[in-house]
Amino acid sequence: MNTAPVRGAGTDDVVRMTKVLRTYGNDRNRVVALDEVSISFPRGTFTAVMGPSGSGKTTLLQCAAGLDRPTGGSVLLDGQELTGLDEKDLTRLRRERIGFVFQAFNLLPALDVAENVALPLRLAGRKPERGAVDAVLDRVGLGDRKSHHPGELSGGQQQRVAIARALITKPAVIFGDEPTGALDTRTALEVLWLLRETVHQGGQTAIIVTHDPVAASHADRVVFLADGQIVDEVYGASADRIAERMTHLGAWGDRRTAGYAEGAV
Ligand SMILES: Nc1ncnc2c1ncn2[C@@H]1O[C@H](COP(=O)(O)OP(=O)(O)OP(=O)(O)O)[C@@H](O)[C@H]1O
Repeated sequence: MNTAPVRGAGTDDVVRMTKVLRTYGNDRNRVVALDEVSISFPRGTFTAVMGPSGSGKTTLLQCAAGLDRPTGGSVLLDGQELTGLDEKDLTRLRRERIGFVFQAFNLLPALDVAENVALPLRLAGRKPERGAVDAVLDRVGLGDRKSHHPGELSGGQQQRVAIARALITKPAVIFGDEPTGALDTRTALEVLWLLRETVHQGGQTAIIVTHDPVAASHADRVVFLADGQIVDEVYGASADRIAERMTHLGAWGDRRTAGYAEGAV
């Protein structure tokens, strides 16, 4: 039995990572992207993952979501151990238990909004339940746009469609890699409020990676990574406090957090 202490571990964890190691390269040029990270994400919470460029944020998200395979350690998602699953079972688990929201929205331009939202169910060979697509589009405030195509929508609306698409399978967890990275400040706030609402009113669990302290301040908890290790976490922190923590991690070399320091965000 693995007895490593796990940050935030509780009785109802949607994701539990224990001593997760992810290395790239060979003995001569080995990069340790995740250095035996142990962390848990409780059900019904919103977590932001921050850290300097190259600190391992995307790797952590991808290992947690079964998109990348750790070199060592264990990842439990909704009670299911991911390490050791074959590609077919991992694909099925991702389709059924996980929602993704990406910086670039990743909608299919040839499909209308309703078809984009229903796509994860279709790919899983399931038909949407009657009214399910309408209900989820209403939830993201786009009930009147279902016949539009992505190209006819603003960036914020497209990201809300992507959130509806992530929610349609009623996933255990929604992962977002810079979900507000391509949006202006006001639109980013709308998307963050929507994510918060799906967590706090809908009982969803959300885990996002962001460089933006303002975005991170909408999460319940912010986890800080440096050099592949979790070095700190804060709960209910303001954007100023998060930015200050990032300063101590030497993150100002990054363009976007530097912008925050100059008051540009
Ligand atoms: N496919 C890969 N091959 C080799 N090294 C990789 C690969 N993917 C990531 N890395 C390395 O692993 C480390 C962590 O990368 P990761 O993308 O997780 O960082 P990040 O914190 O998300 O960075 P950023 O904020 O710049 O997106 C970096 O040193 C990176 O160069």
